Amino acid sequence: LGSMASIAVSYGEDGPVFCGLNSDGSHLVSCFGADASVVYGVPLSIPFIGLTAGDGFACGLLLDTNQPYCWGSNSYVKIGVPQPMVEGAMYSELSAGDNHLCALRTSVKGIDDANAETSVIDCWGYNMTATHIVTGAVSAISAGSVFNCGLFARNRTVFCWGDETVSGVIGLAPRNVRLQSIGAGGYHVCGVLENAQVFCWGRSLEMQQMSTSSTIDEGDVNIVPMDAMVSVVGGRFHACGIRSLDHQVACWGFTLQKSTLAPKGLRLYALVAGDYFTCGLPAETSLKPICWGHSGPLALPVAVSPGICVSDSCSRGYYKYANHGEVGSSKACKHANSRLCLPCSVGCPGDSYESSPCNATADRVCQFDCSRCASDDCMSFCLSQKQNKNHKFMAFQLRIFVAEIVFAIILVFSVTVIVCLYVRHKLRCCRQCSKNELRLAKSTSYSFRKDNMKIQPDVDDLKIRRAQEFSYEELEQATGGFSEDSQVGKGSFSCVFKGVLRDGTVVAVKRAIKASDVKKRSKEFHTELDLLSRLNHAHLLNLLGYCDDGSERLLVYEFMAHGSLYQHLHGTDPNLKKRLNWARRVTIAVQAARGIEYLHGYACPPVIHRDIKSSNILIDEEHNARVADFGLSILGPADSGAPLSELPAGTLGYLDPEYYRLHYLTTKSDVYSFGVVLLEILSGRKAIDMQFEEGNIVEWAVPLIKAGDFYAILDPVLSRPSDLEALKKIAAIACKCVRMRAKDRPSMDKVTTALERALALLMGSPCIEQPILPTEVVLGSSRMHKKVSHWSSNQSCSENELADGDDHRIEYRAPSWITFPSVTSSQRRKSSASEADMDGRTTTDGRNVGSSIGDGLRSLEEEISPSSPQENLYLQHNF
Ligand SMILES: Nc1ncnc2c1ncn2[C@@H]1O[C@H](COP(=O)(O)OP(=O)(O)OP(=O)(O)O)[C@@H](O)[C@H]1O
Repeated sequence: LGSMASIAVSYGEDGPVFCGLNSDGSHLVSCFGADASVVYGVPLSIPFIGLTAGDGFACGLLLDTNQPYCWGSNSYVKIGVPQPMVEGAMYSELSAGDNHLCALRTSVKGIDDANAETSVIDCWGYNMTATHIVTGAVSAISAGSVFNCGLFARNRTVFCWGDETVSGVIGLAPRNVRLQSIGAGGYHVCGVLENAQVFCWGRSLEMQQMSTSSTIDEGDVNIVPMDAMVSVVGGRFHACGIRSLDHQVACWGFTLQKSTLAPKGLRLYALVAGDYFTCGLPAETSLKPICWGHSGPLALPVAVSPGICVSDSCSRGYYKYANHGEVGSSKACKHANSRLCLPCSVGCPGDSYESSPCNATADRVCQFDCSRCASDDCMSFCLSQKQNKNHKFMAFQLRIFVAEIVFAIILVFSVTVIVCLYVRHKLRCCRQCSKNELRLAKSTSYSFRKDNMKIQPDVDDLKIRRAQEFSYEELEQATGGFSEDSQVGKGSFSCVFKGVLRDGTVVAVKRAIKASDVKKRSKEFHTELDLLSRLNHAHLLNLLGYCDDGSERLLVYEFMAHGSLYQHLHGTDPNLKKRLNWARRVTIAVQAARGIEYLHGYACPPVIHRDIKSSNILIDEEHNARVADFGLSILGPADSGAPLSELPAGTLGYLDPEYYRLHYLTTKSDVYSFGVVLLEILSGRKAIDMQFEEGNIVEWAVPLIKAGDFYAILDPVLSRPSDLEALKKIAAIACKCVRMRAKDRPSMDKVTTALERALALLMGSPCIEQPILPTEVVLGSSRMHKKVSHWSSNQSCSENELADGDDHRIEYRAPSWITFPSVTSSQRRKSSASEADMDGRTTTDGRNVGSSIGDGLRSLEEEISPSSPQENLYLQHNF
């Protein structure tokens, strides 16, 4: 029944069969249902343009010849090409009734085809076989059970023909009603008016055979829904249409009991009706038809085309179907120039609005307006939207939360890294100072060197540091009015007094001699004040405070109970010199070396002391050495660049000859002075002692050492240790330190390392004098090793004890300089390639166990020589 479409339903005694053109663009037919003659009679390999079906048969319009072709079983319709067929006739429309088939010709052979206003319709079957010539262009035909109707293309009016007696439809056809489309049913016809309303006519109610059946539900097919429709189809006694608004199906008329109902809420592309059976094609990507009504398959497994392919472009109100969803199929039509047009939906449901209009390729889209929901669909949609939003919000919140955590982790990590790098950077030698520090260093250095008039310290700056400001009265009172009794020493420009502050702290107060050069005094005062308040190391003399009171400039230090190294070595008390045995002397050397090493390597920018001498190496209550007197000190080049050009200053006998002659000042000048101190320690001689023929200690000692007469330089006051290896090493270090060319001298870190090894070697000798252990380098503290304190305070080891110290060896603890606990030491150790590590002479407790005397000097040379080519290069470049 009805008009040609991409889907068709046959009916009859054997039940309904659904046939449809495959959606893959092949135009081949698939049929499903109970009637075997239709299902199995389908020409599987013949492509069709469109389909129609009647009682027990189905027909299609051949794609290649545009002729009808039928299959199934009907005694009135010839299976195959209906006969008689006009040779060469071609058709554009097909429609099948119960027992007949009609087709609308496209080319009219043998008839006056010059007249374009003439249409020819050929019909075959029961009482229908005839050719109908119709005046006027016919755009569509639709077959009822025993009748047919056509629609004129121009005026859109309908005309019908067939068995009026049986159908009673023909006479009822409206004459002047303009229709967009028609759909004939059993005994009625429905048409879509121009305003999209549906109009039906016929006499279904009066069907005698049906009125006797108890299985019929009442319903008048002529009472149509008010909804606007895009298309309509007719069954035996019912009709169905696709609503313009939402493309959902609406059915009306008689329905057999036990029929399944038309689906609700389902958008459809196409509809087709048999007698009591209707099928629709859901507008879903699967394109699988569903059917309802009486008997027959309800869900079909084949994807079918949603419409017929046409060669004309889609007219207004239609959009071109694009087969997006079908897997493996890119187009719905076989011919490249044909297309499939689907009717646009019109308007949107009350609680929605048109979010995009129908265009050439897509139907219009309606969106629910959640502010005026009326339907359940709208409500559930809005609810799900809300939940979605909530979910999205939650997901968004979660993302933010995760991002925050990640950010926090990154922040903490970055801060940690920055802090670590900063600390490392600060601990490193000044070669890696930041540019700002370099600038600061340069400016500070400049002000010390050039600006002799700069006498006013930045008090705020000092407050930030650790120096405390004292009043003159307070210090005067502490030192008993700077009495002679309290004076503990005298330098070129200052006297040093012992004092006791109000809180009981014993201090040394350095007071400038008034008669001395005011500018020089002032400069040294500020240099010392500035430097000492910056520096902090266990082996540097701590500045406690200052007094800058008009003409009085005083510096307050920790009091060093045992005076200076000079006093011990060259003082009037010979016992003092004796008590300073080898272990104590070397320990003092190591500690002083550490202090100087700190100034060179770890102060930032580096500090060149310029006045290293035995009188500036003080000894505290616990016999720890402290480097003092920074009055001449200068801030060195932070970037290890060219040496400073400085007028020589310092003390005769300790002065670096290169610095003295060329005015080139580097940290190696301090190394030279320290070398002199080492020679003083070994020999007990002053740096310059005119009572000897060779008054200069360097000129006297170095040739002797080089000549192998090392014993000749050893202090005769002390007896020689049984193992001289350590002292030999120290002599070799001293020789290196006092080399003429600064660049040939070792850096202080190498000197310190070599001295530490020498000390360890010395401690490993039969004499087990417990050394004055160095304090740990903990800034601002001078912690003593407990055990060491015990030993150092209770034992007064004499030279004689050196010979029988084996027993004590087990008591020997790895001296703290071996496991020097500061970062700086470990860094230093890294930079000085450990000879001991290389030759395996280090015990597990860190002591060097010594080597043969014969290679002592050579190994010392190696020990303090640059450990790597890069280091060598660095030394050469910088010094
Ligand atoms: N903090 C101190 N505790 C104990 N004695 C000290 C202290 N500071 C200095 N002395 C003693 O005072 C002496 C003089 O020290 P000062 O630094 O003024 O001069 P110097 O370094 O010996 O000579 P110059 O000033 O010519 O370089 C030192 O040699 C030392 O014996």
